[in-house]
Amino acid sequence: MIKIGILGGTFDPPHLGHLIIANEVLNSFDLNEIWFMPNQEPPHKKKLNAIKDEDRVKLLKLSISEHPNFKLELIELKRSGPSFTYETMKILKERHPDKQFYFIIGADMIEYLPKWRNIDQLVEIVQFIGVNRSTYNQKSSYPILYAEVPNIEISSSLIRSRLKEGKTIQYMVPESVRNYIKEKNYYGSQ
Ligand SMILES: Nc1ncnc2c1ncn2[C@@H]1O[C@H](COP(=O)(O)OP(=O)(O)OP(=O)(O)O)[C@@H](O)[C@H]1O
Ligand SMILES: O=C(O)c1ccc[n+]([C@@H]2O[C@H](COP(=O)([O-])O)[C@@H](O)[C@H]2O)c1
Repeated sequence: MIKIGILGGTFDPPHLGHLIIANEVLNSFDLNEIWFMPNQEPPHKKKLNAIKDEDRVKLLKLSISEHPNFKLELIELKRSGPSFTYETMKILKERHPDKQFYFIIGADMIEYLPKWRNIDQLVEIVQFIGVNRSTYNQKSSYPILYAEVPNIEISSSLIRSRLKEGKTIQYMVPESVRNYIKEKNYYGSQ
């Protein structure tokens, strides 16, 4: 069976935290690929629309370009409304009967898992892998696997607020992403 890790996210913008957890999980669980899956509307937080969907995709493409096993999955951007993971994973499983899916989440999402749409059915069709994230609790009563990753205190909100304040984001996102954000003046950067 081909083993695929899915990293679902808003990626507004993508940052090194995303890349590091993806790479750690890829190697620790001997997965074949990681698919980065940007959502249309995050079910649990407000969509900011600071940049367009195609801009998030462009930044993601730049972010993953250096890793041969990192791929993009755009299924959720082709569907309108909130991107409920259960709906998405049902379709992906039908499309790829030869693949086993692992859904990667940070500890902030582990805490939120009881509120996910159809969570009891979802844990039957995908294997969750939870990674630690700063102050959040990593333990869950759901059947998830755990990966220990270096604590990365970087978030998309931190990147956005630093750009707004005119602070540098060097070494927090790939250099190509930093240059592109600067060139396009995204998130109030100059
Ligand atoms: N630094 C990090 N450490 C561990 N997990 C992370 C980290 N950053 C993001 N994740 C996980 O990656 C997934 C996608 O995250 P998302 O794209 O929402 O980024 P974010 O940094 O959490 O964004 P925001 O700050 O806007 O809420 C989520 O499961 C999240 O928990
Ligand atoms: O299906 C749900 O109810 C659900 C609730 C919250 C988050 N998710 C998914 O979890 C992933 C991480 O969310 P986010 O918004 O932190 O990027 C992303 O793929 C979301 O669509 C899914």
